[in-house]
Amino acid sequence: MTKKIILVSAVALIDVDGRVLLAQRPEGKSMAGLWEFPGGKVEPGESPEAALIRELKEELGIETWSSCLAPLTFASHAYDDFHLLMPLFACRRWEGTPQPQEGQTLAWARGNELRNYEMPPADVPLLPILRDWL
Ligand SMILES: Nc1nc2c([nH]c(=O)n2[C@@H]2O[C@H](COP(=O)(O)OP(=O)(O)OP(=O)(O)O)[C@@H](O)[C@H]2O)c(=O)[nH]1
Repeated sequence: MTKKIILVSAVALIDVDGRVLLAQRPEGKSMAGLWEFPGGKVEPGESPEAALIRELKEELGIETWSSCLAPLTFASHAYDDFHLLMPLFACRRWEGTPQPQEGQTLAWARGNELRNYEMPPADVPLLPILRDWL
C-alpha cells in the first residue's frame, strides 16, 4: 500500500544549560499525552524553516530565524495511515520565553532525561543522535 507522505518540521530548542524543550500533546489530539518536539505540518509552498518559525510563534509565542535553525537529523516513519517525514532542526537562539499557547505542557529535559519522556515512535531513533549532539 502506498501511504501519503506528510512533511512535518520539528525543532530541538536547546537552552544555555543544554536542556531540550519538549511539549506534551494535549487531550483530544492523536497520540495525546506523548511528548514531542515543537513543530508541525509544512503547508504547501512553505519551506520547512518557514513552517517552524510560524509554528514556534503559534505554539510557544517565541520568534526565531532561518539562520538560527541548524539541520540535525530526520525521522522517516510509517504510521498506519501516513508516512511521516520529519526533519529535526536544532536551535539555540530565539527571542521570548516559550509559553504554551495551545494548552500543551512544556518540559526542559537534559540529554540523560530524554528517555523518561514517552515520545511518538518516529522520535525514538532520534534521541541518541540528539543526546550525542548536546
Ligand atoms: N510536532 C511534532 N510532530 C510529531 C513529532 N513526532 C511525530 O510523530 N509527530 C507527528 O507529526 C504530526 C504533526 O502534526 P501537527 O502537530 O501539525 O498537527 P496535529 O497535532 O494537529 O496533528 P493531528 O492532525 O495528528 O492531530 C502529527 O501526526 C504528530 O503526531 C514531533 O516530535 N513533533
